[in-house]
Order: sequence, then structure tokens, then C-alpha cells
Amino acid sequence: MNPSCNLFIIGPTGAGKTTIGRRLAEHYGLEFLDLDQEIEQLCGVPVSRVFEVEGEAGFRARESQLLDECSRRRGVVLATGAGAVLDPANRRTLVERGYVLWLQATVEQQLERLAHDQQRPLLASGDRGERLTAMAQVRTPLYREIADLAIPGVQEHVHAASARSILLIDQHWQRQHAA
Ligand SMILES: Nc1ncnc2c1ncn2[C@@H]1O[C@H](COP(=O)(O)OP(=O)(O)O)[C@@H](O)[C@H]1O
Ligand SMILES: O=C(O)C1=C[C@@H](OP(=O)(O)O)[C@@H](O)[C@H](O)C1
Ligand SMILES: [Mg+2]
Repeated sequence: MNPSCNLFIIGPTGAGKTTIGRRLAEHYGLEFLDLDQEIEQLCGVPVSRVFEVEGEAGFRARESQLLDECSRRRGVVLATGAGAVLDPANRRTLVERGYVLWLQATVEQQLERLAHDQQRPLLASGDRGERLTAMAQVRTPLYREIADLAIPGVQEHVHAASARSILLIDQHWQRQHAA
């Protein structure tokens, strides 16, 4: 991977954007940034508190602002939040400023991985399976629209998922440069 290139990670909540993104950054010698963590640093409170105080609209405005700032850097792996693709301007930013990697996950995988997680405000109430299914209906076409490469969600450990992602990225990268 070209060290001046940015790698942007998109995909549904619980797909592993934060966890695997960090490992990809280590592997490629790039800096790791997580959009939610950038928002938490700026606001000094967890994302769930930003939703409580400013509502989803307030959170989205901060997300767009920080996406613009982070994506101007070079040589970063940036894990986005699952809803960052909802804004057309964010989608343009991602396409124009880096290589977009879509980590996929089924609703069953999401439910299992997030079973004990209370940090995702959009999953705090209601039936989680229904909410995740409804989110997927809206967001999957948007992920598809901007992804350079999709990594299928497979039942495996984080370590294996990271190694498989690296293999697929390298193959895709080599094909692009051979062409
Ligand atoms: N490919 C994977 N296989 C198994 N567990 C995973 C995988 N990716 C992530 N996880 C686990 O799922 C949880 C959510 O992962 P996270 O990286 O926060 O997802 P995201 O940032 O996409 O919402 C974490 O506990 C993480 O260890
Ligand atoms: O689905 C969403 O819109 C959100 C996903 C979260 O990130 P993850 O994808 O890391 O869970 C976080 O940005 C916020 O809670 C909103
Ligand atoms: Mg995350």
C-alpha cells in the first residue's frame, strides 16, 4: 500500500471498522484514526452523550466536520461510523480522498458481537434486529456506491479477519497497478 494513500473504512456497526482498522494501520505503517474517537476527543464526552445533548443532527454535523478534517491528512487509516455515508457530501469526500474499504457483516454477526455493548446510541432502545435490518436497507446501497473493495463478513476471529482483509487489499492493489 502506498504510504501517502488514505484508507477509509466503511460498513455497518459491529463490522469491525475500529478493531480491524487499527490492525490494518499497524500492518501498513499508517496512522490510525477513528471518527467516533475524534468526536469524543473534541467534545470531551462519549458519543452516546453527544446524541443525548445535541441529538442525532448535532452528532452528524460534528461527524461531517471531523471527516472533512481527518480526510485532508495523508497516510491515515480512518475508521468511520456506520452512518457517516448517509450524507452525500461525506460520500464524495471519501471517494475523492482515499481508497474506500467496505467491511461487511450480517445482522446475525452484528447482534452477536454487540450483545453486551451499550455504547451505540442508535441501538439503545427497541428491537435491535429490526433496527439493524432497517439500517442495512438504507445504508447497504450507499456502502456499495462508494466502496473500492468489499470484504465479506465471515465467521472468524478478529486476527483471521484482519489477515484476510490484508490479503484481499494486497490482491486488489496489485491488480490495479498491473492494469
Ligand atoms: N471480524 C470479526 N470477527 C469477530 N469479532 C469481531 C470482528 N470484527 C469486530 N469484532 C468484534 O466486534 C465488536 C465490535 O467491533 P468494532 O470494531 O467496534 O466495530 P465497528 O467499529 O465496525 O462498529 C468488538 O468487540 C470486536 O472485537
Ligand atoms: O450507525 C450509526 O449511525 C452510528 C454508528 C457508530 O459507529 P460504529 O459504526 O463504530 O458503531 C457511531 O458513529 C454512532 O453511534 C452512530
Ligand atoms: Mg467503530
